[in-house]
Amino acid sequence: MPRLCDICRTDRAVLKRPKTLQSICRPCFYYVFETEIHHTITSSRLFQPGDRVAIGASGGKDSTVLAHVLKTLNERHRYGLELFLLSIDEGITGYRDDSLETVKRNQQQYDLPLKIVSYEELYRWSMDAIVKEVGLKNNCTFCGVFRRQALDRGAQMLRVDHIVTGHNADDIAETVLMNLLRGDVARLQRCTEIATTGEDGATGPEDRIVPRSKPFKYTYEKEIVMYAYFKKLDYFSTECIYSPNAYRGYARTFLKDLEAIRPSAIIDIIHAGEAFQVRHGVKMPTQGTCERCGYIASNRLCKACVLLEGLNRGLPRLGISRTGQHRTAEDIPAAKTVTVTVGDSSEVVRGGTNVADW
Ligand SMILES: Nc1ncnc2c1ncn2[C@@H]1O[C@H](COP(=O)(O)OP(=O)(O)OP(=O)(O)O)[C@@H](O)[C@H]1O
Repeated sequence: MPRLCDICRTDRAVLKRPKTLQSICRPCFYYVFETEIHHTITSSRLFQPGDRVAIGASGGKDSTVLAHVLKTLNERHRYGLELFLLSIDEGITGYRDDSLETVKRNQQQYDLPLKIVSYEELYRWSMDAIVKEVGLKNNCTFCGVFRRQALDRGAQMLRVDHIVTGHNADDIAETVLMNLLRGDVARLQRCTEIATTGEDGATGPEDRIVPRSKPFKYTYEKEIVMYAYFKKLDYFSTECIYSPNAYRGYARTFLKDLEAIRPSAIIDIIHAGEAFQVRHGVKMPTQGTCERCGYIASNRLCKACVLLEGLNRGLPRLGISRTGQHRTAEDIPAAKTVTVTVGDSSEVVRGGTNVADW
Protein backbone atom coordinates (compact mmCIF):
# COMPACT_ATOMS: atom_id res chain seq x y z
CA MET A 1 0.00 0.00 0.00
CA PRO A 2 1.52 3.38 -1.00
CA ARG A 3 2.34 5.74 1.82
CA LEU A 4 -0.03 8.72 2.06
CA CYS A 5 1.08 12.32 2.45
CA ASP A 6 1.63 13.27 6.12
CA ILE A 7 -0.08 16.62 5.49
CA CYS A 8 -3.18 16.03 3.33
CA ARG A 9 -3.54 12.27 4.04
CA THR A 10 -5.05 11.93 0.57
CA ASP A 11 -2.34 11.87 -2.09
CA ARG A 12 0.59 9.50 -2.31
CA ALA A 13 3.78 10.76 -0.63
CA VAL A 14 6.54 11.19 -3.23
CA LEU A 15 9.25 12.95 -1.26
CA LYS A 16 10.71 13.30 2.21
CA ARG A 17 10.75 16.92 3.23
CA PRO A 18 14.40 17.72 4.17
CA LYS A 19 13.46 20.29 6.80
CA THR A 20 11.02 18.14 8.79
CA LEU A 21 11.51 14.62 7.36
CA GLN A 22 7.75 14.42 6.72
CA SER A 23 6.72 12.23 3.77
CA ILE A 24 4.56 14.43 1.58
CA CYS A 25 2.98 14.76 -1.85
CA ARG A 26 4.07 17.24 -4.47
CA PRO A 27 1.18 19.77 -4.11
CA CYS A 28 1.68 19.88 -0.32
CA PHE A 29 5.41 20.42 -0.83
CA TYR A 30 4.77 23.40 -3.12
CA TYR A 31 2.23 24.74 -0.65
CA VAL A 32 4.44 24.56 2.46
CA PHE A 33 7.52 25.78 0.59
CA GLU A 34 5.81 28.86 -0.85
CA THR A 35 3.73 29.58 2.25
CA GLU A 36 6.77 29.60 4.55
CA ILE A 37 8.45 32.15 2.30
CA HIS A 38 5.26 34.24 2.22
CA HIS A 39 5.22 34.09 6.02
CA THR A 40 8.89 35.19 6.19
CA ILE A 41 8.15 38.14 3.87
CA THR A 42 5.02 39.30 5.70
CA SER A 43 6.19 38.71 9.28
CA SER A 44 9.40 40.70 8.60
CA ARG A 45 7.47 43.35 6.62
CA LEU A 46 10.09 43.19 3.88
CA PHE A 47 8.12 45.16 1.28
CA GLN A 48 5.62 47.98 0.93
CA PRO A 49 2.93 47.99 -1.79
CA GLY A 50 4.31 49.79 -4.84
CA ASP A 51 7.95 48.93 -4.07
CA ARG A 52 10.29 48.44 -7.01
CA VAL A 53 12.30 45.32 -6.13
CA ALA A 54 15.45 44.04 -7.88
CA ILE A 55 16.12 40.30 -7.64
CA GLY A 56 19.88 39.64 -7.63
CA ALA A 57 19.88 37.11 -10.48
CA SER A 58 22.94 34.94 -11.01
CA GLY A 59 21.17 32.23 -13.00
CA GLY A 60 21.89 29.72 -10.18
CA LYS A 61 19.25 27.64 -8.40
CA ASP A 62 18.68 30.00 -5.48
CA SER A 63 18.05 33.19 -7.41
CA THR A 64 16.09 31.38 -10.13
CA VAL A 65 13.76 29.86 -7.54
CA LEU A 66 13.58 33.25 -5.82
CA ALA A 67 12.46 34.95 -9.05
CA HIS A 68 9.87 32.23 -9.65
CA VAL A 69 8.49 32.25 -6.09
CA LEU A 70 8.50 36.03 -5.71
CA LYS A 71 6.61 36.45 -8.96
CA THR A 72 4.12 33.77 -7.88
CA LEU A 73 3.58 35.25 -4.40
CA ASN A 74 3.39 38.81 -5.75
CA GLU A 75 0.49 37.75 -7.99
CA ARG A 76 -1.16 35.39 -5.50
CA HIS A 77 -1.09 37.73 -2.49
CA ARG A 78 -1.16 41.03 -4.39
CA TYR A 79 1.99 42.45 -2.81
CA GLY A 80 1.89 45.18 -5.44
CA LEU A 81 5.62 44.90 -6.24
CA GLU A 82 7.31 45.87 -9.48
CA LEU A 83 9.96 43.18 -9.99
CA PHE A 84 13.25 43.43 -11.91
CA LEU A 85 16.13 41.03 -12.52
CA LEU A 86 19.54 42.53 -11.75
CA SER A 87 22.64 40.61 -12.82
CA ILE A 88 26.26 41.42 -12.19
CA ASP A 89 28.64 40.27 -14.88
CA GLU A 90 31.92 39.72 -13.05
CA GLY A 91 33.68 38.89 -16.32
CA ILE A 92 34.43 35.20 -15.74
CA THR A 93 34.72 33.50 -19.10
CA GLY A 94 33.25 30.02 -19.18
CA TYR A 95 31.13 30.67 -16.10
CA ARG A 96 29.28 33.96 -15.85
CA ASP A 97 28.84 34.37 -19.59
CA ASP A 98 27.05 31.00 -19.61
CA SER A 99 24.96 31.69 -16.51
CA LEU A 100 23.89 35.06 -17.94
CA GLU A 101 22.41 33.18 -20.88
CA THR A 102 20.22 31.38 -18.31
CA VAL A 103 19.20 34.71 -16.77
CA LYS A 104 18.26 35.99 -20.24
CA ARG A 105 16.01 32.95 -20.71
CA ASN A 106 14.53 33.56 -17.22
CA GLN A 107 13.79 37.12 -18.29
CA GLN A 108 11.59 35.71 -21.09
CA GLN A 109 10.10 32.93 -18.94
CA TYR A 110 9.10 35.26 -16.10
CA ASP A 111 8.52 38.31 -18.25
CA LEU A 112 10.60 40.57 -16.01
CA PRO A 113 12.87 43.46 -17.07
CA LEU A 114 16.58 42.60 -16.83
CA LYS A 115 19.54 44.89 -16.12
CA ILE A 116 23.11 43.60 -16.45
CA VAL A 117 25.96 45.60 -14.89
CA SER A 118 29.55 44.51 -15.43
CA TYR A 119 32.72 44.88 -13.35
CA GLU A 120 34.39 45.98 -16.58
CA GLU A 121 32.11 49.02 -16.90
CA LEU A 122 32.14 49.84 -13.17
CA TYR A 123 35.78 49.17 -12.29
CA ARG A 124 37.56 48.70 -15.63
CA TRP A 125 38.63 45.28 -14.32
CA SER A 126 37.01 41.92 -15.12
CA MET A 127 37.55 38.97 -12.77
CA ASP A 128 39.50 37.23 -15.55
CA ALA A 129 41.94 40.18 -15.54
CA ILE A 130 42.04 40.32 -11.72
CA VAL A 131 42.83 36.60 -11.46
CA LYS A 132 45.66 37.07 -13.97
CA GLU A 133 47.04 39.72 -11.63
CA VAL A 134 46.41 38.18 -8.19
CA GLY A 135 46.15 34.45 -8.97
CA LEU A 136 43.47 32.18 -7.54
CA LYS A 137 44.39 32.93 -3.96
CA ASN A 138 42.41 35.90 -2.60
CA ASN A 139 40.39 36.43 -5.78
CA CYS A 140 37.10 35.80 -3.87
CA THR A 141 37.84 38.86 -1.73
CA PHE A 142 37.87 41.09 -4.81
CA CYS A 143 34.81 39.43 -6.29
CA GLY A 144 32.74 39.61 -3.09
CA VAL A 145 33.58 43.23 -2.30
CA PHE A 146 32.99 44.38 -5.88
CA ARG A 147 29.73 42.43 -6.20
CA ARG A 148 28.21 43.92 -3.04
CA GLN A 149 28.87 47.38 -4.37
CA ALA A 150 27.93 46.52 -7.97
CA LEU A 151 24.52 45.24 -6.84
CA ASP A 152 24.00 48.51 -5.04
CA ARG A 153 25.05 50.58 -8.03
CA GLY A 154 22.88 48.51 -10.38
CA ALA A 155 19.95 48.98 -8.01
CA GLN A 156 20.48 52.74 -8.08
CA MET A 157 20.52 52.69 -11.89
CA LEU A 158 17.20 50.81 -11.83
CA ARG A 159 15.89 53.23 -9.18
CA VAL A 160 14.58 50.33 -7.10
CA ASP A 161 13.60 50.54 -3.42
CA HIS A 162 14.92 47.14 -2.48
CA ILE A 163 17.28 44.31 -3.51
CA VAL A 164 16.56 40.66 -2.68
CA THR A 165 19.12 37.88 -2.92
CA GLY A 166 18.82 34.10 -2.88
CA HIS A 167 20.90 33.56 0.26
CA ASN A 168 19.29 30.56 1.95
CA ALA A 169 19.21 29.10 5.47
CA ASP A 170 22.30 26.96 4.81
CA ASP A 171 24.27 30.04 3.65
CA ILE A 172 23.27 31.95 6.78
CA ALA A 173 24.03 29.09 9.18
CA GLU A 174 27.44 28.67 7.48
CA THR A 175 28.11 32.36 7.95
CA VAL A 176 27.19 32.19 11.64
CA LEU A 177 29.64 29.31 12.09
CA MET A 178 32.39 31.08 10.15
CA ASN A 179 32.02 34.32 12.09
CA LEU A 180 31.98 32.40 15.37
CA LEU A 181 35.12 30.45 14.43
CA ARG A 182 36.88 33.64 13.36
CA GLY A 183 35.73 35.52 16.46
CA ASP A 184 34.27 38.20 14.23
CA VAL A 185 31.85 39.61 16.79
CA ALA A 186 30.67 42.54 14.66
CA ARG A 187 29.64 40.35 11.73
CA LEU A 188 28.29 37.61 14.01
CA GLN A 189 25.89 40.11 15.50
CA ARG A 190 24.42 41.19 12.16
CA CYS A 191 24.80 38.20 9.82
CA THR A 192 21.41 36.76 10.77
CA GLU A 193 19.51 39.96 10.03
CA ILE A 194 16.96 39.33 7.31
CA ALA A 195 17.14 42.89 6.02
CA THR A 196 20.14 45.18 5.95
CA THR A 197 20.75 48.69 4.75
CA GLY A 198 24.41 48.57 3.89
CA GLU A 199 27.62 46.65 3.40
CA ASP A 200 27.67 43.57 5.64
CA GLY A 201 24.55 44.77 7.36
CA ALA A 202 25.81 48.12 8.57
CA THR A 203 23.61 51.18 8.35
CA GLY A 204 24.89 53.80 5.96
CA PRO A 205 23.82 57.12 4.47
CA GLU A 206 20.32 56.49 3.14
CA ASP A 207 20.90 58.09 -0.25
CA ARG A 208 23.77 55.69 -0.97
CA ILE A 209 22.39 52.40 0.22
CA VAL A 210 19.56 50.34 -1.20
CA PRO A 211 17.95 48.13 1.46
CA ARG A 212 18.67 44.46 0.89
CA SER A 213 16.96 41.33 2.18
CA LYS A 214 16.99 37.54 2.11
CA PRO A 215 13.48 36.05 1.76
CA PHE A 216 15.04 32.53 1.85
CA LYS A 217 16.54 33.11 5.30
CA TYR A 218 14.66 30.09 6.68
CA THR A 219 14.52 28.06 3.46
CA TYR A 220 16.70 24.94 3.26
CA GLU A 221 18.95 24.58 0.25
CA LYS A 222 17.81 20.99 -0.27
CA GLU A 223 14.22 22.17 -0.57
CA ILE A 224 15.21 24.86 -3.07
CA VAL A 225 16.88 22.18 -5.20
CA MET A 226 13.78 19.95 -4.93
CA TYR A 227 11.46 22.80 -5.84
CA ALA A 228 13.56 23.71 -8.87
CA TYR A 229 13.62 20.06 -9.94
CA PHE A 230 9.89 19.37 -9.59
CA LYS A 231 8.94 22.69 -11.20
CA LYS A 232 11.48 22.02 -13.97
CA LEU A 233 12.96 25.49 -13.58
CA ASP A 234 15.70 26.56 -15.96
CA TYR A 235 18.85 27.25 -13.92
CA PHE A 236 22.61 27.11 -14.28
CA SER A 237 24.40 24.71 -11.95
CA THR A 238 28.13 24.95 -12.56
CA GLU A 239 30.41 26.07 -9.73
CA CYS A 240 32.46 29.22 -10.22
CA ILE A 241 35.81 28.32 -11.79
CA TYR A 242 37.58 30.78 -9.47
CA SER A 243 35.80 29.97 -6.19
CA PRO A 244 38.28 28.38 -3.82
CA ASN A 245 36.56 29.70 -0.69
CA ALA A 246 38.08 27.04 1.54
CA TYR A 247 36.95 28.39 4.89
CA ARG A 248 33.30 28.38 3.85
CA GLY A 249 33.89 24.89 2.43
CA TYR A 250 34.87 23.59 5.88
CA ALA A 251 31.87 25.28 7.53
CA ARG A 252 29.64 23.84 4.83
CA THR A 253 30.92 20.28 5.27
CA PHE A 254 30.48 20.55 9.05
CA LEU A 255 26.94 21.90 8.63
CA LYS A 256 25.97 19.14 6.18
CA ASP A 257 27.27 16.52 8.64
CA LEU A 258 25.20 18.08 11.41
CA GLU A 259 22.13 18.27 9.16
CA ALA A 260 22.47 14.56 8.32
CA ILE A 261 22.18 13.70 12.03
CA ARG A 262 19.62 16.37 12.92
CA PRO A 263 17.92 18.40 10.17
CA SER A 264 16.94 21.17 12.59
CA ALA A 265 20.66 21.98 13.09
CA ILE A 266 20.48 24.61 10.33
CA ILE A 267 17.56 26.50 11.85
CA ASP A 268 18.99 26.01 15.37
CA ILE A 269 22.27 27.68 14.36
CA ILE A 270 20.35 30.60 12.81
CA HIS A 271 18.30 30.97 16.00
CA ALA A 272 21.49 30.88 18.08
CA GLY A 273 22.93 33.63 15.88
CA GLU A 274 19.76 35.70 16.26
CA ALA A 275 19.90 35.42 20.04
CA PHE A 276 23.57 36.47 20.16
CA GLN A 277 24.13 39.79 21.90
CA VAL A 278 27.36 41.70 22.30
CA ARG A 279 28.24 42.79 25.83
CA HIS A 280 27.79 46.51 26.39
CA GLY A 281 31.06 48.39 25.94
CA VAL A 282 32.65 46.10 23.33
CA LYS A 283 34.20 48.31 20.64
CA MET A 284 32.50 47.93 17.26
CA PRO A 285 33.54 49.35 13.86
CA THR A 286 31.81 52.59 12.94
CA GLN A 287 30.48 53.30 9.46
CA GLY A 288 31.19 56.45 7.50
CA THR A 289 31.43 57.38 3.85
CA CYS A 290 34.28 56.65 1.44
CA GLU A 291 36.20 59.83 0.63
CA ARG A 292 36.68 58.73 -2.94
CA CYS A 293 33.42 57.17 -4.16
CA GLY A 294 30.93 58.08 -1.42
CA TYR A 295 30.00 54.46 -0.72
CA ILE A 296 29.77 53.36 2.93
CA ALA A 297 33.13 52.62 4.55
CA SER A 298 34.48 51.84 8.00
CA ASN A 299 37.77 53.59 7.09
CA ARG A 300 38.69 56.67 5.03
CA LEU A 301 38.32 54.65 1.82
CA CYS A 302 35.85 51.82 1.22
CA LYS A 303 37.17 48.33 0.67
CA ALA A 304 36.39 48.42 -3.07
CA CYS A 305 38.44 51.62 -3.56
CA VAL A 306 41.38 50.17 -1.63
CA LEU A 307 41.34 46.97 -3.68
CA LEU A 308 40.97 48.95 -6.89
CA GLU A 309 43.86 51.21 -6.00
CA GLY A 310 46.01 48.14 -5.36
CA LEU A 311 45.12 46.72 -8.78
CA ASN A 312 45.70 50.01 -10.59
CA ARG A 313 49.07 50.57 -8.89
CA GLY A 314 50.25 47.04 -9.56
CA LEU A 315 50.05 46.22 -5.82
CA PRO A 316 47.13 43.77 -5.81
CA ARG A 317 47.78 42.61 -2.25
CA LEU A 318 46.92 46.05 -0.92
CA GLY A 319 43.81 45.83 1.22
CA ILE A 320 43.75 42.07 1.60
CA SER A 321 43.56 41.28 5.27
CA ARG A 322 44.73 38.04 6.84
CA THR A 323 41.15 36.99 7.51
CA GLY A 324 40.26 37.68 3.89
CA GLN A 325 42.70 35.10 2.61
CA HIS A 326 41.46 32.12 0.69
CA ARG A 327 43.24 29.01 -0.46
CA THR A 328 43.55 27.37 -3.82
CA ALA A 329 40.99 25.02 -5.30
CA GLU A 330 42.94 21.96 -4.13
CA ASP A 331 42.33 23.01 -0.53
CA ILE A 332 38.56 22.76 -0.76
CA PRO A 333 37.63 19.88 1.52
CA ALA A 334 34.41 18.89 -0.20
CA ALA A 335 32.61 19.62 -3.43
CA LYS A 336 29.44 21.66 -3.07
CA THR A 337 26.98 18.80 -2.99
CA VAL A 338 23.44 18.40 -1.77
CA THR A 339 21.85 15.08 -0.77
CA VAL A 340 18.11 14.92 -1.26
CA THR A 341 15.59 12.14 -0.78
CA VAL A 342 12.88 11.52 -3.32
CA GLY A 343 10.70 8.46 -2.93
CA ASP A 344 12.85 5.80 -1.31
CA SER A 345 16.26 6.80 -2.65
CA SER A 346 18.86 9.38 -1.68
CA GLU A 347 20.94 11.12 -4.33
CA VAL A 348 23.96 13.35 -4.06
CA VAL A 349 23.81 16.30 -6.44
CA ARG A 350 26.52 18.84 -7.11
CA GLY A 351 25.18 22.33 -6.71
CA GLY A 352 21.79 20.81 -7.38
CA THR A 353 22.92 19.57 -10.78
CA ASN A 354 22.04 15.98 -11.54
CA VAL A 355 18.54 16.08 -10.21
CA ALA A 356 17.47 14.61 -13.55
CA ASP A 357 18.94 11.31 -12.30
CA TRP A 358 16.34 10.96 -9.54
N1 LIG B 1 26.49 37.80 -10.44
C1 LIG B 1 25.43 38.02 -9.69
N2 LIG B 1 24.47 38.87 -10.12
C2 LIG B 1 23.38 39.11 -9.35
N3 LIG B 1 23.16 38.54 -8.17
C3 LIG B 1 24.07 37.69 -7.70
C4 LIG B 1 25.25 37.38 -8.43
N4 LIG B 1 25.98 36.50 -7.72
C5 LIG B 1 25.28 36.26 -6.59
N5 LIG B 1 24.13 36.97 -6.57
C6 LIG B 1 23.09 36.98 -5.54
O1 LIG B 1 23.63 36.54 -4.30
C7 LIG B 1 23.00 35.31 -3.90
C8 LIG B 1 24.00 34.38 -3.24
O2 LIG B 1 25.07 34.20 -4.13
P1 LIG B 1 26.08 32.98 -4.06
O3 LIG B 1 27.26 33.34 -4.85
O4 LIG B 1 26.22 32.54 -2.65
O5 LIG B 1 25.37 31.93 -4.97
P2 LIG B 1 24.52 30.64 -4.78
O6 LIG B 1 24.31 30.28 -3.34
O7 LIG B 1 25.07 29.64 -5.69
O8 LIG B 1 23.15 31.26 -5.35
P3 LIG B 1 22.57 31.05 -6.77
O9 LIG B 1 22.15 29.60 -6.76
O10 LIG B 1 21.42 31.98 -6.92
O11 LIG B 1 23.71 31.33 -7.72
C9 LIG B 1 22.39 34.75 -5.18
O12 LIG B 1 21.29 33.90 -4.90
C10 LIG B 1 21.98 36.00 -5.91
O13 LIG B 1 20.74 36.51 -5.44
